[in-house]
Amino acid sequence: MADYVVIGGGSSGGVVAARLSEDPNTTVTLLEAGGPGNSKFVSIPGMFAGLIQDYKINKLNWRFRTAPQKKLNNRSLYHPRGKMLGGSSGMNGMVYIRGESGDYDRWSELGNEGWSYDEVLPYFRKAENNERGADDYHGDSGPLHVSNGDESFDFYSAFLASGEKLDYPKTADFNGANREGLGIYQFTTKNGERASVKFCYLDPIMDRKNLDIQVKATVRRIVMEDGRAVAVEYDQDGQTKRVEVGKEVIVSGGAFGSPQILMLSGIGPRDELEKHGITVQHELPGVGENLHDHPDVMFVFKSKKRTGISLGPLGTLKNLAAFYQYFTKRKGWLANPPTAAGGFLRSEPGKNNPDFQLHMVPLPYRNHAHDYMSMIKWGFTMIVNIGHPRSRGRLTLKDANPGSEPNIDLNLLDHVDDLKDMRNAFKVTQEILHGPPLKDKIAKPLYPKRYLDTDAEIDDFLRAEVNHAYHPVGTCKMGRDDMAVVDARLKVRGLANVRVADASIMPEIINGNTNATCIMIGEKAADMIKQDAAA
Ligand SMILES: Cc1cc2nc3c(=O)[nH]c(=O)nc-3n(C[C@H](O)[C@H](O)[C@H](O)COP(=O)(O)OP(=O)(O)OC[C@H]3O[C@@H](n4cnc5c(N)ncnc54)[C@H](O)[C@@H]3O)c2cc1C
Repeated sequence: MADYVVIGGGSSGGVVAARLSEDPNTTVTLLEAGGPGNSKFVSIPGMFAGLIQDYKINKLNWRFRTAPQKKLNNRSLYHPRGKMLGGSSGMNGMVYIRGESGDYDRWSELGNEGWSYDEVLPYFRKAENNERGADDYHGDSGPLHVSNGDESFDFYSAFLASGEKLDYPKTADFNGANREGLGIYQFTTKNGERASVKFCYLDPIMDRKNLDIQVKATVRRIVMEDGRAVAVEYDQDGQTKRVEVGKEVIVSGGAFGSPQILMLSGIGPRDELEKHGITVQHELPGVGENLHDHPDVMFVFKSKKRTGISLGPLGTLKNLAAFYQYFTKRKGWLANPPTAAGGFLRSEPGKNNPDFQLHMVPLPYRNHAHDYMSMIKWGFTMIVNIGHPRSRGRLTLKDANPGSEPNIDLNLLDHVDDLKDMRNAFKVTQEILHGPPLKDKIAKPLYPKRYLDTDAEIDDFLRAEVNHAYHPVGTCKMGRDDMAVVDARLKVRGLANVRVADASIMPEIINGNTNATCIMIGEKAADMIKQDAAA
């Protein structure tokens, strides 16, 4: 028996478990399907490309695949997610971004009391330990380490200079008062190591007597009786086990895991549950709906000089030296996430806010680092994604087996305005990349193979190359309408003691990378649970 059972030890669930167990009189069980996540692939920031590889031996990764995307030439997309303590914070690109203030104000306008920017900012600050120190926007005494990006690759400075020539401002802090412009990101790292939720929140408290962390524990279902969660069943070491619930269950399986777990527990759309022979415990039509992600596209260039990172023969020799440098001094490119330059710009002058994001990678990299022929060259990649896509997909069950992968349909670029915004964002970015001084570093474009002049050419390229930005959200959305799954206190609507806390509760995706927001959601969820227990 545990007072609280948290399902999923990722960016949100790890935070919820850590905060709830601060009270020694409260017992918490955390069930995580993956292992402890102690691998060097996780802790070394530069190993990101290795971590997301789609090989069976990669046990740190769920290695999902989407349904064929009908607006993307019916391509099925690879979707890596972290399967370990720390969840996707143990696998992500570590860019520290919160989104724009209007994103949270919009959540509040949708009827979600307590989620405006002013109300969530204290949780971002509470979580944060920023090496730049505290100010109105930042914290310096939370568990989550945030460090400055390494700007040393020459592609970065050339890109920022090309942007300046076109009057794009430089931005010193993308999480401060004004995020518009180009600059160098901050990252969730500390002293050359990844600062995942496991590293920051769970490692320091592993010896708490009131916190029971079970790894390789895949939840089968929440056992419901009369609208109350009474236990959670999970598979571990070849056996089905059960933990009784004293007070509440918090589902934090991520945007794919959480709706799947709810449906397997009989909570979801009636038709979908009955189709798979699952007894309906509580009908909720919105479970699995509203799935969305940022669509992104990559420009890939071969450079004139051998700078940056390469997996070719000379690059491999340099990389061996980089490993030596890393293990002896925690320095060099492996000590830093290789996506330091980027920013937020407007796809058209008429946009109210910057509406697309850029990430530069000093490696000719594409297709989730599976295009090895690009990576043996020298060069760089520019990733472009729009911030507020309108396309919506859905997650459904393949069958009633908890071990089965769900059907994931992101439905990218389904909405005609998403294609338009991507096209315009592509054009703005193309201008920067083909302008001086960056263009003087380029030997030739690899993807696309030349400057694209017409809308038709750009649209063809987008349909052939657009992918997702690893930011799925929205499948258990917070709100008040009929399709909402949780209320503003993250309680599953109509149930006494089940909450959801993770990326799935976002009613609309934020404009930016999603990890910091998931951590904020974990912080706020834990606070609300404590308040409700004390009331
Ligand atoms: C490759 C990649 C790159 C990214 N880059 C960035 C970036 O640079 N910056 C950024 O801000 N964001 C980035 N993100 C996104 C960000 O990391 C995620 O949005 C965030 O981690 C999601 O948090 P979550 O708590 O919703 O889910 P997760 O952190 O994914 O946690 C869900 C947890 O639940 C567990 N789980 C699922 N099902 C079960 C079950 N049945 N039983 C038990 N446990 C279960 C999973 O194993 C996992 O540990 C990236 C993500 C990926 C995958």
